Amino acid sequence: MGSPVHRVSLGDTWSRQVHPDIECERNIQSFNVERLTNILDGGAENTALRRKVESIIHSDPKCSLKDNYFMTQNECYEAAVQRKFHIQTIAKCLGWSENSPELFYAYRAVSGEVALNIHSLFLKALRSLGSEEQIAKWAPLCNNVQIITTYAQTELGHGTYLQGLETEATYDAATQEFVIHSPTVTATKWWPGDLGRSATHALVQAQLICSGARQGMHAFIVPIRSLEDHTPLPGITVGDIGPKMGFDYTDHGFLRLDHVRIPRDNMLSRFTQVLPDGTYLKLGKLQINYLSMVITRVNLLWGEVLPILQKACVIAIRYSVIRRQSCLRPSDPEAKVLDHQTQQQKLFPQLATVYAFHFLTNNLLEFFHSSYDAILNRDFSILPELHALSAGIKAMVSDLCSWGTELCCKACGGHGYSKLSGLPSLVARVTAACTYEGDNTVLYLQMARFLEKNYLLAQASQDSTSQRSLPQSVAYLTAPDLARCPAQKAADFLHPQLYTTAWAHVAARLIKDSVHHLQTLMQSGADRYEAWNQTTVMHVQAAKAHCHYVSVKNFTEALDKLENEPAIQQVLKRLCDLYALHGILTNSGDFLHDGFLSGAQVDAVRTAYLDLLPVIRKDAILLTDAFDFTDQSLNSALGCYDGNVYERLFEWAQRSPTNTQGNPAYEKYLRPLLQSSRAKL
Ligand SMILES: CCCCCCCCCCCCCCCC(=O)SCCNC(=O)CCNC(=O)[C@H](O)C(C)(C)COP(=O)(O)OP(=O)(O)OC[C@H]1O[C@@H](n2cnc3c(N)ncnc32)[C@H](O)[C@@H]1OP(=O)(O)O
Ligand SMILES: Cc1cc2nc3c(=O)[nH]c(=O)nc-3n(C[C@H](O)[C@H](O)[C@H](O)COP(=O)(O)OP(=O)(O)OC[C@H]3O[C@@H](n4cnc5c(N)ncnc54)[C@H](O)[C@@H]3O)c2cc1C
Repeated sequence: MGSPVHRVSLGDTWSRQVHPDIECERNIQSFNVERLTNILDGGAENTALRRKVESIIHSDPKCSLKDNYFMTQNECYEAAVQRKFHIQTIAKCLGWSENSPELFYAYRAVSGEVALNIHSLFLKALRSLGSEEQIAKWAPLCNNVQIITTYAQTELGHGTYLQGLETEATYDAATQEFVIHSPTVTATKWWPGDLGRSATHALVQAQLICSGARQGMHAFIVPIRSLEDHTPLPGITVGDIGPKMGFDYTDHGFLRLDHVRIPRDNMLSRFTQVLPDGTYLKLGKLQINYLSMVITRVNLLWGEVLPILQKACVIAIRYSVIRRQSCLRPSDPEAKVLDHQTQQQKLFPQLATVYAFHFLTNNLLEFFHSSYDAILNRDFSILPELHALSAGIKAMVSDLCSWGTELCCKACGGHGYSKLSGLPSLVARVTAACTYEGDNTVLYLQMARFLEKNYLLAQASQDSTSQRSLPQSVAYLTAPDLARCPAQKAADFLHPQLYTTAWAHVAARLIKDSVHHLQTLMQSGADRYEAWNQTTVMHVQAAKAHCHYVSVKNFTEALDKLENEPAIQQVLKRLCDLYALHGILTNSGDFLHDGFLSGAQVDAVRTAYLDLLPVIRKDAILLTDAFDFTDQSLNSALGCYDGNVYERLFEWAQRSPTNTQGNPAYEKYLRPLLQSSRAKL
């Protein structure tokens, strides 16, 4: 039926028979889907390269995800190690290097379901916190997989409060070694990925103690398993933490260290150093040792979190044009569920969010790349803004991607709840992103602290004659503010300038209110710490509004850059409008609170929003096709490109081992039960 082969399952008998209910959705193209794919990929050459890599990976059966849903935790882990091994072998043959786009695309093709992912976190920590000599020593060992590494920071007792970590690294000047020790049960490292069964070396974050003084959290490379036979080294107790909500393919582990000695050179020392005699040297603040978390937060959004909501949208929206329930009028045939307004109201805001976050996370990555070299060269001036943005945006993106993925799952009714839809695994996986790499509430509060400081700076500069320029992301705090929204009718709300200004107004007001409330409490006698805790709910609300403002503004700026692509610009503009207006409606209390919007204006927002739904409906399938996920990487019976949902669901269910393995419960319990009651019949 003329469908591009790269998008269709290989080997399925129905592959080339595209279901007419989805085919007709693709007949009228209001924009060029391939061109949008190129834009999302960052250029046509990237699309071509990605497809080339995908065809290599998908032609290797050892990289297949096909039987994943029927595997035990052990089997998932083994299959993930096998995939990692094969991708590594392919990469070596074809010369794909660490951080190459080819490797990134290879992991995308297998949906990131490979073992040894934390190896890349270790490398990022090494490159940011290690000296040039340490990088030269350890990076090649990692890249050639001569060692397998993990990032061991979180402990049983503490994940968030890093100053509370209990693992100790005590410097012994006599031998020029550090003694790494877990003094209590709560000091046990808990959760590091790839630690349970795979890692040979751990980057252990521990409290440095030298010359009797505690210097806070520092990073140490600690060998934990023998390179000969993989047994734990002396002083090491290591293992797997057991069943989890998801991530069956990763061996999250625990680690206890009993006075393990490592050489002085194993403390990462780009910014902090211990000299042979035990003298401690530090550049900048202690929190520079948290730099690797900033890097991981930024990279995870792009590589791990965003693709999950993209896939959930693809699956739920494709399924919603195949699934038919109820007639919209008694005389009509049953309607596609996507034609119910409420279904559009569930799914299109998620689609809009995914596009908003594509541009947002892309922009955050660019900001990170433009500042990273300066930070490594010890210019820390940009770090507070980078830390705040990476923390706040990580929290917002993972929160909303998690929320949206769950909604997509529920929007597929009963079949969404089947693992074969692909959605439950996506939900379980993205939920973890709200916690790992920093609990989201805690990260919003980091952003709030930055907002408080800059609000006070803005106030101080307004009160004095000398204007101080604020970091670019908070510059709006000094801009003139409108007290009332000027919109008079629904169509006025389709102006990016208008809704961006509305979001700026609400964010600025919530920041002002939270800071003023904090100050009022302090003026009435509370100390700063008590006052802060009593206002954290308000601070989180302000940080969320600020992040929302940043994402809306960023989306509108991304649209401006598409002026040479008018058709795509138009279709994305509708998503941008929907994203901004959906945000206003779900937070309407904040806009009504000080009279910025009137009740009548909120009604107009709703009208504009509801009017957008049927317009976006026409392009919905094409907007999901543009992500260009292969069927193999989607691994969903509901979401395949050809729309043959029911045949695939039936066929996949036959593969369940429960259908072929006999039923021991029948022999043990059901038969005796049935037979004892039969006697009475
Ligand atoms: C990579 C590619 C992957 C590809 C695809 C792989 C797929 C793979 C699948 C999943 C993989 C999961 C991988 C999970 C891996 C973990 O989960 S590793 C563990 C992560 N753990 C965390 O994130 C812990 C969260 N906690 C924290 O970040 C900190 O402890 C907190 C919350 C910031 C508080 O720290 P604190 O020392 O009490 O600091 P605090 O007093 O709040 O702040 C002091 C100052 O430092 C500043 N500061 C705080 N943090 C920072 C920072 N990070 N930077 C700069 N300044 C900072 C503050 O702004 C503040 O500045 P001022 O206001 O004084 O100017
Ligand atoms: C799948 C997964 C993978 C992981 N991988 C790794 C890894 O590779 N390496 C590693 O080191 N760690 C890893 N972790 C651990 C992870 O980083 C921590 O779980 C995370 O940082 C949260 O810390 P916590 O568990 O101590 O939560 P807690 O801080 O105990 O959070 C519990 C509750 O307390 C609240 N809270 C805590 N502090 C504050 C505060 N200051 N203000 C307000 N509220 C607060 C939180 O909001 C939350 O509601 C992983 C975790 C998961 C789930």
